[in-house]
Amino acid sequence: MNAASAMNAAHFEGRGQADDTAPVRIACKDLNFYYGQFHGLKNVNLDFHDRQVTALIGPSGCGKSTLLRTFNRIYSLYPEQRAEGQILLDGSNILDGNVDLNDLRSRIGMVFQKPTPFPMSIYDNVAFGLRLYEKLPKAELDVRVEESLRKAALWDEVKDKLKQSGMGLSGGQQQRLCIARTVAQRPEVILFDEPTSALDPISTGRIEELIEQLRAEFTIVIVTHNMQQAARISQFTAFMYLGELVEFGPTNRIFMNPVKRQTQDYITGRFG
Ligand SMILES: Nc1ncnc2c1ncn2[C@@H]1O[C@H](COP(=O)(O)OP(=O)(O)OP(=O)(O)O)[C@@H](O)[C@H]1O
Repeated sequence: MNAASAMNAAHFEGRGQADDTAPVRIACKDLNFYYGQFHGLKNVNLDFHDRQVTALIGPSGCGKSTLLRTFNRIYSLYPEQRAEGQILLDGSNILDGNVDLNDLRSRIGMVFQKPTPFPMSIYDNVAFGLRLYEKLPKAELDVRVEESLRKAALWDEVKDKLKQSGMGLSGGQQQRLCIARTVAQRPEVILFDEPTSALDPISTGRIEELIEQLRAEFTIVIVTHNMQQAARISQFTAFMYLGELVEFGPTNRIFMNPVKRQTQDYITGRFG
């Protein structure tokens, strides 16, 4: 092992090994995406395994966020944007016209780059979707809110001020509140779009630890510009370039022994 490999190897300590025998939760089959005339994703074929963290990496504009956003069909809001091919969630194609988008978005939750708490109390932020879709009695709602805040590693910090505004929390706490709001829906998959790029290193570390904990229960896909972060927290990595999937595999293999020249160049900082 050379020095660079040894350095890379250090990043993988403490992180679970990739399990490619885990069931496939999301499968992209010949996925193409268009912004009007612009061909944003080109024939992407990619599987996401259950209870594994998959990182999407690649230079700016390569299509990472575009791919992530196809999974909960956010693009459906924009008439000129369209996806072709198949995205199978537990075997059913979510690109079918008759898919219930509210149901899809409760099964596939999303956490954005900038924390986006609603202008309401901490409790109400977490209860928001539950009130909308589940109509739980108050006692059950309390249990779900506490459970979600615990899973987001925020309960101890907010349990005495649940009625205070979510906007009054620090950036890192706001991001964990958004994670609690997502977890409250009991999704199968959580999408993270650069969830720590607006946070300081300590808050970033907490979110990374949290993602590792959430993996016990959820399938996770994360877009990140930070290659050390991808190496630290993911079991699988997909490298994209110009709308194409260039290389996919277990994170340690992609970082220590990339097969494709473009992947090598990117992870060694020669471009991007
Ligand atoms: N609304 C849009 N209309 C037209 N083109 C778009 C739109 N959004 C993104 N694109 C284009 O699609 C391509 C992929 O963009 P995308 O945001 O998915 O890249 P990315 O890899 O996530 O980039 P970054 O790392 O900078 O966030 C880029 O060329 C971008 O300019």
